[in-house]
Amino acid sequence: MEVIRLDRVSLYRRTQEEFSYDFKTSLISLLEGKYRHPNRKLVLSDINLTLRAGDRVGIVGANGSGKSTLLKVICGILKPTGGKVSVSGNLAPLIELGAGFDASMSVSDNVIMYGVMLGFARREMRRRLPSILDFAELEDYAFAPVKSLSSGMKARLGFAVATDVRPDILLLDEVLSVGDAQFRKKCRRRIEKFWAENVTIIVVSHDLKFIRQWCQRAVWLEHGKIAFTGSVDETVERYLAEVERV
Ligand SMILES: Nc1ncnc2c1ncn2[C@@H]1O[C@H](COP(=O)(O)OP(=O)(O)OP(=O)(O)O)[C@@H](O)[C@H]1O
Repeated sequence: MEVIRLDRVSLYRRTQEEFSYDFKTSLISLLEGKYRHPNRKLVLSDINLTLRAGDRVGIVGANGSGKSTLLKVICGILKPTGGKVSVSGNLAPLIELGAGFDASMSVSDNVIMYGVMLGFARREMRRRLPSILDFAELEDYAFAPVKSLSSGMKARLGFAVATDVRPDILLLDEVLSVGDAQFRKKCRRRIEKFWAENVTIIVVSHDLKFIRQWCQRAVWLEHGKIAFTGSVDETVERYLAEVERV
């Protein structure tokens, strides 16, 4: 069964130049006859990708090649400029863990809000709250504001919420490096359990050993385009050969 499909997906993002353009500078440069549309960068270009239930796909590529952006497009954080993304099943995005929390709200309220954002009912989240706080080892912080947590603690909380139930699809963006050594071990165990349960998984990582060990297929991204996709070994070898070449 097909669970993820990307058809000719592309995405333009604003550059710093465009961010800094305001109405006044645009008007002045227009009057001076110097107006030029600020640059936009094509960060994903013509991506076609299909995953079937239980597939485990690794995404590799240099810094800035579009790996995280691709995951954000799949989970709906970013809307593609062109093409179509279809996803079926409940999806747990482990991306920029904790970035969506509201710093002034309590840990418990954030857990509930985060879960609701992931598509769970409020009542269901209240029921799951104790097991989430237990996994994150943050029971003592239930009523403290999120701003009183360290960044590692926030990441732990984000991981605990997103993985509290078995998702159909898991998106992992370098998240196995969250928290301290003991917590990383716990995260790995939870993820390995999903692996054994045939969850569909996409992993973005620079840890090629990890990708080789856990994925069957891989996608090598270069400047927002698929440079190669195939078996994990062939893709990683081609990517490494290119890295050696330049
Ligand atoms: N918030 C943003 N606004 C505008 N452009 C962005 C933003 N975030 C990333 N980009 C641009 O999108 C491109 C792809 O970035 P992305 O983070 O997807 O790369 P990546 O392959 O995950 O890199 P890394 O290995 O460093 O994590 C880069 O050119 C980057 O400058």
